[in-house]
This record gives sequence, C-alpha cells and structure tokens, in this order.
Amino acid sequence: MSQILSQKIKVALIQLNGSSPNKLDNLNRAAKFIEMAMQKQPDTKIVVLPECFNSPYSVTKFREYAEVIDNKAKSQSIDFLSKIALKYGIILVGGSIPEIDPQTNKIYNTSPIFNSKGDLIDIHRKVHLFDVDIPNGITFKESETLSPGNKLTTVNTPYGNVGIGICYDMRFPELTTISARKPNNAFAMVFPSAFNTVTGPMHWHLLARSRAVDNQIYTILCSPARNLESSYHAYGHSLICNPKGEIIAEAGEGEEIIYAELDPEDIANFRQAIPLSSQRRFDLYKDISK
Ligand SMILES: O=C(O)CCC(=O)C(=O)O
Repeated sequence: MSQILSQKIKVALIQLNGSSPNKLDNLNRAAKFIEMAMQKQPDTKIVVLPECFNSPYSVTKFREYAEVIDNKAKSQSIDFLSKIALKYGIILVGGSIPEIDPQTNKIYNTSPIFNSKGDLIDIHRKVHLFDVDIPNGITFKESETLSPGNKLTTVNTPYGNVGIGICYDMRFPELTTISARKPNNAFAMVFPSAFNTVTGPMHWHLLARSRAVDNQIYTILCSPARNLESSYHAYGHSLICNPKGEIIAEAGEGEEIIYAELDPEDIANFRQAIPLSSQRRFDLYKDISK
C-alpha cells in the first residue's frame, strides 16, 4: 500500500490569544509561543496558528488590518512568518490574516503556508464565508467586507500533501474530500479556525471527527484562545483527530500549545480495515453538483 504520509511526524497547534488591536503585539506573541513549542518539542515538523491571529476577528476591522500578500515585497506578517519558518525549519500554516488585493481592492481571509526554508508555498483564501444568523445565538456576516476565495488548496510537504481550509470551510465536506482523494492524496486537512461559544459546543468536535472519518485522514483544527474582553468569544479546544475519528490531542479554552504525532500506520491500518476508497460508488454520485 503506498503511504500518503512518508514518516511519523509531530505537529504543534498554537492556541493563541491574538486578538489584541496591536498587530505587532499579536505577531510577537505568535513568535514567542512558536519558540516555546520548538524548545519543548524540537522534533516538531508542522506548526499551525489560528484564524485571524494577527487582528481582531471582526467584519469592521478586516480592511484596517489587511495586507498585500506578495512574496517578493513581503508584507509585515508574511515577512515575520517566513523568518519564523526558516529559523526553526518547520512547515508553518500561518493561521489566517486579512489580505487586500491591490488590483481589485477586495479583502480576503487568507492562510499563508510556508516551507522550512521560509518560502511562501501557497495561500488559501477562505472559500466559504461565515454568514450566519442563529436566533438567540450569533449573527455574523463576513461577506459584508470579505470576498470568497476561488480555489481549493492542497500543499506539498516533504512528508506528503496537506489540505488547507479556514474554519467555516470545514462545514463543506467536498472541500476536504477533494484534498483527501486522488490526485491530491492529502494525509491531513488543516483548518485555522475560530469557532465561537454558540456553534463550538454544537459542532466543533462533530465536524472534526466527521471530516476525519469520511476521508480516513487526520484533521487538525487550531483555534484562538477564548478572550472574554474581545468582541468575539472564540471556542478554543484546538484539536487533532486521527483517521479513525478519535481526538488524540485537545486544548482547553486558554492559551496553550498542543502536540500530536501523526503515524502513517494509523492511516494505512484503518483504511485496510474499512476500505472506503475502493467501495465508493461514483457511478451513483455523478449528479451531486446539480
Ligand atoms: O461554522 C461555524 O460555526 C463557525 C465558523 C467561523 O467562526 C468562521 O468561519 O470563522
């Protein structure tokens, strides 16, 4: 059986309280926590930050914090993250940051991904915007200021391929399935996220476990820490779920670093025991996009 994950690897999730109005403070805090993570477990290969880790998570703030993402003339946050990835020789999924496209003036919620040399290898612009209205719960409308991305993202790493989505993207199973199946063959789906205290208790664990079990891959969800002084109360509970649907590491609500080892044997064994991929009936699913 060909292995979609080439070796055991350790990942670290940084559950950061990054919603201060001061961007530089947020970046410095991320750097401090990544340093702590790497000092504690230096064999870590992939590090993940939360959604909107360098800015408040607020539709009225995205434009103010937005940066042009250009690999040559690096923006403040891109330059910062690139140096961290290089310093520790890690794959860094740099959470997400508000991005502005200077050509169109559109704003995106964008995850930048770096290789161990500090190169920006891809960006994922959140494809499904978080527009919800839950009575007595939460009303949020990212589309008031954000535009949706128009591509799905799977990145190559030396260990295999990794799919990237941002938060609400995890509610759309097709996005993960496209990363997990041929030709992408991702071994994990990483979601920088920021669920809240209404939808977190309802669906956070369920969605992580569902996407993992549907596709027999790891799912990796990294949230900000809960900060009751900010306008948006993040759920916390960053977690890593294995291909069997078991949560193998989970944070609480405060600032915390969690780690887990991803094991190719876990993927192979579970796929052998329950061989979903050869049992699928694509002859019957043809009309799904209608
Ligand atoms: O899907 C949810 O319940 C939360 C999504 C969210 O907070 C986001 O997309 O930022």
